[in-house]
Amino acid sequence: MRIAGRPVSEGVARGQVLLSREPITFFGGVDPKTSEVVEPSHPLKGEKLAGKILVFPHSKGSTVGSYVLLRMAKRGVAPAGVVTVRPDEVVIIGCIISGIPSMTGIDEASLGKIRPGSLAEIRVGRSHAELVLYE
Ligand SMILES: C/C(=C\C(=O)O)CCOP(=O)(O)O
Repeated sequence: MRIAGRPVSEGVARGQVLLSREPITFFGGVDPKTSEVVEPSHPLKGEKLAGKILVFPHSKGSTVGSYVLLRMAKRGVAPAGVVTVRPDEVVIIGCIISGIPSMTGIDEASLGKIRPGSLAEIRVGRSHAELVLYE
């Protein structure tokens, strides 16, 4: 299955899908040292973002979230790729400064078609972006 979107940060990455139907708070909600989701009652609590193709609607919370993405990247525990439904500045800036391939604008209904844990590849160029799901 291929899901089209809009480019945020160029690059190609492959990994397991980590899917959230809920927004993610990076500052305070994700441990930048380990990439673990620590926000109480978040559906991904206890999951680590490291190396995953992270798919979620959009972020929420502080603008400092961009630097949480950068801190994870500097420690080598950032998501391999980031895919969102709605563009937001925290994710856009965070992925650009961290060099994380990222796309946005996927159809919200697509979230229901993605199997969590499936292998996926994100391919983002200057003018195209797609998420390819292998399973
Ligand atoms: C720059 C900020 C905090 C800091 O330096 O630690 C303020 C961030 O403002 P938000 O309203 O949380 O985006």
